[in-house]
Amino acid sequence: MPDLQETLKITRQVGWGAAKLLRSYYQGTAENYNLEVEYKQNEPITVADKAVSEYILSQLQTAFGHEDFGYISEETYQSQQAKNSAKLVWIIDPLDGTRDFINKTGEYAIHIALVQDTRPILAVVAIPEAEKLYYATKGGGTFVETVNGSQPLKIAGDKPIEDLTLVVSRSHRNERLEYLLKSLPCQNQKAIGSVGCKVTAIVEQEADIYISLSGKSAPKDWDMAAPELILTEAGGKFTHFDGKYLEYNTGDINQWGGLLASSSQDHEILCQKAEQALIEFAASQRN
Ligand SMILES: Nc1ncnc2c1ncn2[C@@H]1O[C@H](COP(=O)(O)O)[C@@H](OP(=O)(O)O)[C@H]1O
Ligand SMILES: [Mg+2]
Repeated sequence: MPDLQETLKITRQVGWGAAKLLRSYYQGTAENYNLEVEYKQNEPITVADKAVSEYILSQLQTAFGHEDFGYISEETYQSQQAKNSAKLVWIIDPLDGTRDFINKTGEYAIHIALVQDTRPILAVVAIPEAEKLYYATKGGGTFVETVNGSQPLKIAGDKPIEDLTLVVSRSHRNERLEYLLKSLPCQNQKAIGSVGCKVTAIVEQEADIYISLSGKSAPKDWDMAAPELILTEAGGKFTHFDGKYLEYNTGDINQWGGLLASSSQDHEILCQKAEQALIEFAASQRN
């Protein structure tokens, strides 16, 4: 087992380097700038996704090698790839929120997580346009770093359930999710791109709940692993609707089903209401 704080120090440096590189593509100042968009399983990919993936992988592999660590990046992952056999696996999303990156909303993030036996133990989420980097270690709390240094973050959940605000995806929505959201006791909604930006909005207490519901496709390990630890170490909760923890590097990279991330307040009640709404929706489709 590596020294977690030493590992974190290197990962933070890699996160900042990746944020600078990704921003250069966003702002059009990168070398070989040509943001032509390709599609892989209906999800867009640009040269920026690939360049940042190469950068993060080469930096981490130089620092940590291959003997004790495995590596999974959205851009190098082959579909149907088997579970990585290493005990410690880096799970990387070089550009989370590619659609928002292309559409210039500024809501995109970089995720780097270290997973030990299916659960995250270290995480970095960088938000280049905010010039912020969030980091967490298992049991060590969550921090936000800016040019002015690092500060711990702790969520204080103290609002009535009706006043909670949901963050929702701009691009991944369907009829089942709309039905579910309408049936919750809280109706304030904010559309934000990227899972990293949605979850850090909860950590910053600008929102309270994020719900992901798979349809024909599902979000992947790299979308959730780093944001999960950033949220839970700040005092939030992140589970399946049935209360089970998410697991990563299990052999199926998809995160199927309903996932709920919250500021912790009323988490269990919201999970129950979400499950109930899905039962009602299924019944309404049969009638
Ligand atoms: N139902 C779903 N199916 C596939 N991918 C999903 C998904 N919901 C979220 N995601 C992924 O989660 C990221 C953020 O999506 P959104 O901005 O809509 O919340 C995107 O990743 P990438 O941008 O890394 O491809 C997107 O592909
Ligand atoms: Mg992603």
